[in-house]
Amino acid sequence: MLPKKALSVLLLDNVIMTRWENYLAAAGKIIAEYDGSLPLHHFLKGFFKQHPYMGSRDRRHISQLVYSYYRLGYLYKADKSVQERILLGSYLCKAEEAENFTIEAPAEIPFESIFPFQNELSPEINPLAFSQSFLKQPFLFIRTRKDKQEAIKKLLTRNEISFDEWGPNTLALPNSTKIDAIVTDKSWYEIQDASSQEVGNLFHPKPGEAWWDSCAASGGKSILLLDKEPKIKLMVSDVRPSIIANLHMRFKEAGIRDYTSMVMDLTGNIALERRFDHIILDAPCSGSGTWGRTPENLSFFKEEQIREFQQLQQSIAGNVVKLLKPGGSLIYITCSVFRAENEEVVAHLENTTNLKKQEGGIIPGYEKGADSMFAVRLA
Ligand SMILES: C[S@@+](CC[C@H](N)C(=O)[O-])C[C@H]1O[C@@H](n2cnc3c(N)ncnc32)[C@H](O)[C@@H]1O
Repeated sequence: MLPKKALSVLLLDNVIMTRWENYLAAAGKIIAEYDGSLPLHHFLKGFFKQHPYMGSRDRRHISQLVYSYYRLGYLYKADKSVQERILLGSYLCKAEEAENFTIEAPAEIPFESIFPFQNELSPEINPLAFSQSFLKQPFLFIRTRKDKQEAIKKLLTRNEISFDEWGPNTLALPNSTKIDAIVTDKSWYEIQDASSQEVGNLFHPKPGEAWWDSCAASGGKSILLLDKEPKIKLMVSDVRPSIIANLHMRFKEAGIRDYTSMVMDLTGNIALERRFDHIILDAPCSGSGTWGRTPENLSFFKEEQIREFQQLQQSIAGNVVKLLKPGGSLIYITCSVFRAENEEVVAHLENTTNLKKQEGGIIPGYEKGADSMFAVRLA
């Protein structure tokens, strides 16, 4: 194995390069090899495993260069080289790496072209502000529980972690914060994006009501719901058995025991006698409102996938509403910014069932460093 120090003068292809030229070359190599089939952070992990002589500082700078490149989305995709775009991305993202290169930025930048699917956006989204938001990594958010916000703030201060208080239960932290090492009691908080927390404004639970979180994943929305009203009868389900196993663990850590769970595919006929007062459908979606966290999606997502998600959402929504009690409500949620997955699915439900939109819409996070979501309550 090469000593770590060697990297500062070593070489990708036997050409003597400075440390920063080396980083740039390594970033270019990663971009050339990456095909989008894995999340970028997994791919980077694998790449660095194959290049063990790169130390933690090297890995951090190279990763930042790669992420800055993907944050540019389609900006100058046809006009500039990969290397030019890595550097321009670093400059526009105000990344510390940019200080080590001479970078010439164009005087007028067409920021709208960062996000290539402008015509598909929900009407409530501001296209320019949304595009520009990709240049900044969103915050890490926690939702504090059990009146522990003050105690958590003290721990963060003691550990010299900067934070912003967004509400009585919401703290925004730098994205790299290792919160589990600072707050060791897992029942004090949940990691949950600020917009996802806002979805809870559409939950109006009353004691004794039957609620179904139909696409529960590891149960983020369910925990939010139970924190509002623990005395409901909750059922959770998801198509993936592994994610329901995660949910059991997360509920245990959160101190939640009283619920039922099922594994089911909601695209088929749902053989269930029970009926529910309220159903949460946090539908599988493009996730486009969260791509500020995974900007590689800007480059690899295909526009035709939007219609595929819409069909899946309409199929699932049409099936779950059959299990609503008369007078019940459906809370339809996505973390997408696409009209086809949002307003058009709500319109489809209004046209095919007796349900009508009562409240909700886009929850914009893009100007604040949070995800963007869509949540509507129909009854
Ligand atoms: C957006 S995630 C839900 C997030 C979750 N509610 C939360 O707050 O963390 C969508 C979930 O839908 C599930 N899903 C996808 N296709 C499904 C299907 N055909 N039937 C049931 N669940 C499905 C996925 O496994 C995924 O966990």
